[in-house]
Amino acid sequence: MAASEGAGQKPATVLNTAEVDPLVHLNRAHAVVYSCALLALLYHRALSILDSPTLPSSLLLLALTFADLVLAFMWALAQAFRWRPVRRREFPERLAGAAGRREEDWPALDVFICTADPYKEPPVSVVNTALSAMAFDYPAQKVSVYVSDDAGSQLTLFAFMEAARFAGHWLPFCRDQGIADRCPEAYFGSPAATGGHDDEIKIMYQRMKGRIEGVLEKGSIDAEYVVSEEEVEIFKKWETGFSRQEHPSIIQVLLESSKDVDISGHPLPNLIYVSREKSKTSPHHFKAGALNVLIRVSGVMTNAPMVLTSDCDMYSNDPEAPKRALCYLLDPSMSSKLAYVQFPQRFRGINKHDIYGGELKHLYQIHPQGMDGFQGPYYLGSANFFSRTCFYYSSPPSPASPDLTSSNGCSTESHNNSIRSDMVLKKAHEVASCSYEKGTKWGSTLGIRYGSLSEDHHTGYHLHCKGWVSVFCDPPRPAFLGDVPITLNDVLSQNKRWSIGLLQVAFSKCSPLTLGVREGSLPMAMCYARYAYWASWCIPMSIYAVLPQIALAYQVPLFPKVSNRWFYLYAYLFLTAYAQDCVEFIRAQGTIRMWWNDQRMWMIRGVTSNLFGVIQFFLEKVGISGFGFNVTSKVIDDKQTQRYEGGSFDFGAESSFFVSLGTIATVNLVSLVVGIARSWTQGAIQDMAIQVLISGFVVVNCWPIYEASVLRGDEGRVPAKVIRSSVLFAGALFSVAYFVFSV
Ligand SMILES: O=c1ccn([C@@H]2O[C@H](COP(=O)(O)OP(=O)(O)O[C@H]3O[C@H](CO)[C@@H](O)[C@H](O)[C@H]3O)[C@@H](O)[C@H]2O)c(=O)[nH]1
Ligand SMILES: [Mn+2]
Repeated sequence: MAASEGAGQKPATVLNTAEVDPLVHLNRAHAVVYSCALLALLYHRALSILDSPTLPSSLLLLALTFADLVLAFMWALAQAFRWRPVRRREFPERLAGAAGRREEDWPALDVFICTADPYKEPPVSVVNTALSAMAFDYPAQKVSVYVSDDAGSQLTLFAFMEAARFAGHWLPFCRDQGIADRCPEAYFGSPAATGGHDDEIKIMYQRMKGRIEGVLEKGSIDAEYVVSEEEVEIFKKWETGFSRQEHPSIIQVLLESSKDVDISGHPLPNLIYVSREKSKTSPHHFKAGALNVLIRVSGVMTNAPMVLTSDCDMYSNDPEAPKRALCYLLDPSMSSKLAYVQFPQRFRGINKHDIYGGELKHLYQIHPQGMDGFQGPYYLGSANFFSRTCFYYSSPPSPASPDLTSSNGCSTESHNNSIRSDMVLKKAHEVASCSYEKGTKWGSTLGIRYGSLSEDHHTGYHLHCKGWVSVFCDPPRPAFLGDVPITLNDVLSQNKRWSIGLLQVAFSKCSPLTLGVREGSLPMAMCYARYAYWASWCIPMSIYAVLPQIALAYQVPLFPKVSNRWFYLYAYLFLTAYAQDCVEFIRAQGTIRMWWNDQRMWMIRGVTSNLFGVIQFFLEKVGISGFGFNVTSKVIDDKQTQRYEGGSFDFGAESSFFVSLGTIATVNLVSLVVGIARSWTQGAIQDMAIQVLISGFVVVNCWPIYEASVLRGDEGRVPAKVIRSSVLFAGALFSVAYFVFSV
């Protein structure tokens, strides 16, 4: 079923192809059968509720039915991802050959790298990300790297001054040696780095790293490190009344392509440090605000048609990535509507069986492929090449002639002034000021959209609604690699932020279920809705994590007996859903163990980050609590890393997430033991079979919690306080249940 996008062109000039997954027919057939099974389930539930002997048992059945409805809703939405998944291939080697695609004609590239906190995001690692992008296999004079520093930290600026010097050595080194790992830290840590010429540059890198880390540790910059008069002047900006929340904008050109050359005389890319103005009285919209400032500042300075957005930890692992993106951006059959080319987010340092499901295969790989069969994948916030046009037009322009001289400041007049010239810098400072956006459409119909902590999802959704398309580009060698959180608490905190951000999309005035269906296509609306309502997993998860178990302990049957025909319906629904998920996971280069861990994290998220996200979201709605963007820590703690690499769960924090998990682990274990003992003595094991299986399944999944509560002595064990609270909550649940069932 190969459907070539470039149909009609000569094969050797086709830049990309797309192929629909050969298994779609199976998926569709399964969807039909499964829907019938779901209807049968609801019918059986209705019967059971009507037949139910007592009030508590009919209430329990109602709750389970509610959980099943949510599961069915999520299942139905997910069918959109399975309807027409597409796999693409691109041919960057053909770029140079074809007429009209000479290297000189390739578009310029602006790279945006955001950082927000030097103590959670070590400047050395931000520098590594920037260097990997500066070293793209792309004409250097066409590349500009912009670093947005939301911490407004002179330590980060210092790190980049160092990086600018090191780049003069690193870029020619990569070019001459044909190195693929262009992130220095990754290269020097890999077996590819071997003696000879490497030693010299390695020493240089380590000295730079030492200086950056030393300065960070000290919290200030030694005079001996500030080499020029110019640099002294720059750092003076930090002297008076400068704080993270309140400071003027600072824009510093560290390298200018037309003037600065590397040690072998080649031009270097532009490198620009940007710390936008901050004031306590203006909302800054977190990363979305930072990106919009970069869009405008770069619009004034270099205005490249192609824009790469990258998180500070996502370094380039394939210097060809921009060329791969070009294979789509230059394709005339899609280019006028193409808003972006999304690469998957991939991660380094994931442990052997990926205990925390850090790869998030569904989010980062399986589902984007599913959406690619329609209008294209959502925006993942990083590893994404945009066509600049999409930031300035709410819908794709026809014809694509940019008219960007509007009052919104997205001036695109190309100027021949140096980016260090006073005129350019003055304009750049202006568009980076807090007041600039007042009365403009930035954040609503222009640039990255505001109003959600998941600005990426929100923005992608708006672009698709307005008719833009996107493409998922997933080459065999990961194009970008980032850091994953390595403690369970960090994983869940990040996830809670996403849950809240996605709820903000779901409950905005343009929710996927209303606007999405009206303005976009039904399948796209379903895909977006599936994520917008992501946090609603908390409903079935929380219900199934305690109710059948407590009912088991008190011997209240809620499901058909093993000998009943309806038993097979339940077995079918559970087993095929799991089997299909497992097959999808393995086809996406997963293993069974990784899949097992992934499904466990799905359940864990349901009763922790999703649940608490929902609670916090509604508390905010009624004005009780607020929320911000809690930046994920990328700092390496040796002990935590050791635990993570050893594959053991890290519960070493007094986190309310863990109280929730501990409570569920206790309830399930107690119910399983008490339930089996009671059913056995009363000869009712047949009636309680499904409930025994559910509790048993949860208990097996909870093994790391029992282990970390009782058997482990390291710092990753469950804190005593968390255990006490969990036991107390579990006790309370059983007491309430005792009251309910005995009255
Ligand atoms: O006020 C802020 C907060 C964050 N960031 C940057 O945003 C990026 C992502 O932050 P991180 O803490 O790493 O969040 P993650 O949850 O790992 O990021 C995912 O989720 C975010 C939305 O919640 C997206 O923006 C990201 O692209 C996506 O990778 C980092 O480079 C930060 O420096 C800012 O620039 N300003
Ligand atoms: Mn991150």
